[in-house]
Amino acid sequence: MPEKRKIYFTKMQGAGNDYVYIDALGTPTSLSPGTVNLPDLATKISDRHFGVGGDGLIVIMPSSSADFRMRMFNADGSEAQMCGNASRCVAKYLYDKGFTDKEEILLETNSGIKILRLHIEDGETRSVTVDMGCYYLHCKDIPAKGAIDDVMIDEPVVADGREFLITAVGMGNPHGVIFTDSIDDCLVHHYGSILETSDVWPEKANIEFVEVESPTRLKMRVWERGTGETLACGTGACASAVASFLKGLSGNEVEVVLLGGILNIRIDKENGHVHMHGPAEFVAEGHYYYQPD
Ligand SMILES: N[C@@H](CCC[C@H](N)C(=O)O)C(=O)O
Repeated sequence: MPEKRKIYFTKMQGAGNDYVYIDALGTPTSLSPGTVNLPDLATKISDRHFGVGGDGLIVIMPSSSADFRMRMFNADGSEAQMCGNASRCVAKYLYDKGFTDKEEILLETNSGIKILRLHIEDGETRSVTVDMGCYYLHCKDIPAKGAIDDVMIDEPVVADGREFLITAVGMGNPHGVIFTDSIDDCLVHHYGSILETSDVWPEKANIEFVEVESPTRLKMRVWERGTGETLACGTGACASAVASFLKGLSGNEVEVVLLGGILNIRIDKENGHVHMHGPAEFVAEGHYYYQPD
């Protein structure tokens, strides 16, 4: 059995979507990513009983094409392309800990470079707006297997004998948005978990259940690919806002009410860029005794 390793971490949350953050930026307590199996670390450190506990692992690294780079791993160890809530927390981490004095940070992710705009008060990051880039709808890009067309808008998909109308939206990662009159635990846990792994999604998907409360306010719960239900999903809130806007259920600016807080989403009608504004908070810091396999 290899020796246990001491891994320094910071725990952060954005609208209740909590991750364990590890920096690989070259400080004395930094991680050297090449020396660790990151999917294995993600699974173990995210465990809420035997680990630190969280919805997954975020690694903050240097970048050759942007100011910094973020890699994100779900609680099951799978690596995702993008995480909206984590991108805001990374902005706060970098600025508040003095890694940068920029109030606009370019962050490389597995789905391209995102622009993080920090809202600073008294030298501290209070909230962050992220330019999440353009949404996309083509099935081959998401990826999704639309039976009817090249895009999936309200396409019927059956899970455990019940039919759902799903709108597929790419926000760097794949999302299936379902509009409903009321959201309950059975919808999110039972049907969400079945739909995450439906044949419709070659790479699985995040499933959002959305109630339209008014043209400017959506209520949403999410079943996340690789993690299960979380208290918020930034890319999911963006995907829900896009689906709602395209279907004419809401305008291009909405607040999305999640179990863990509120995110404000604005879709730029000119260029399709989606802007997400929301909170980012430090929770705890320490070190974790990692036992590699
Ligand atoms: N919570 C996130 C999304 C995390 C990744 C997702 N589970 C996936 O596998 O695509 C967010 O805030 O966007």
